[in-house]
Amino acid sequence: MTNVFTDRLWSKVEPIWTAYLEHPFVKGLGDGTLDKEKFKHWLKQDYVYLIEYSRLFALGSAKAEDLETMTTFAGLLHGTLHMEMDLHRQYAAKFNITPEDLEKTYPAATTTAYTSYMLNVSQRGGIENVVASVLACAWSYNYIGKELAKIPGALEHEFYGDWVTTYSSEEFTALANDCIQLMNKMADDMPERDLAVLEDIVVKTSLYEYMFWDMAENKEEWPIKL
Ligand SMILES: Cc1ncc(C[n+]2csc(CCO)c2C)c(N)n1
Repeated sequence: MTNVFTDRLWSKVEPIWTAYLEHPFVKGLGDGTLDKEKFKHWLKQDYVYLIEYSRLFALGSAKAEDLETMTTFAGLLHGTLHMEMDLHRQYAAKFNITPEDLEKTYPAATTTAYTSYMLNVSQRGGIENVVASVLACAWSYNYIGKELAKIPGALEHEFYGDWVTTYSSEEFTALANDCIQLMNKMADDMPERDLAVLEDIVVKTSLYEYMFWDMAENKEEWPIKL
């Protein structure tokens, strides 16, 4: 296919996504120097992020207008709850954190803002808003995973190797590609006015992704501790 919608999206988000690769947290994952306490903060926040995110896949399945789309969303939901969150549970075990404790994590400001934004636009709009909301998350982690996998030793690192291996894996590439294909299917024949709305969702979620890396790097929660 030539000139698919996700090519246009890529040209728009490329400066944001290349900034992820320059982010100290992501660089630390790639060269193995990332502080474990920062990683633990990401792990806990990401777990509760993924719980909310899973609702988006469930919503996508509910809003689907054909069985194929419903099945794709159900597969993405299963992949998140079982494959991706298993990675988090395995890392948590290394920190002696139980799955129950992970689940009890109090969402930080950025986690709350990001998941609330995605759930809001997805509930307000049709299935295309759900696809636009989930796209940057699934696609950008696979992009980061594959870029980090090129760094010598990143895949074999004793602690962060599993992270790089998981997000660069064929399974996660397939999940990201499912989201990319869904987006192109939805965008087909859509008027420019509607495409611009979807583009804005993908830009905003890409910016939220950057803020999520920042939140982990700075171990941010809320401005006032209670
Ligand atoms: C903040 C944040 N953004 C994106 C992902 C990655 N991700 C979310 S859903 C999905 C698809 C399959 O589970 C992937 C790869 C994450 N973990 N945390």
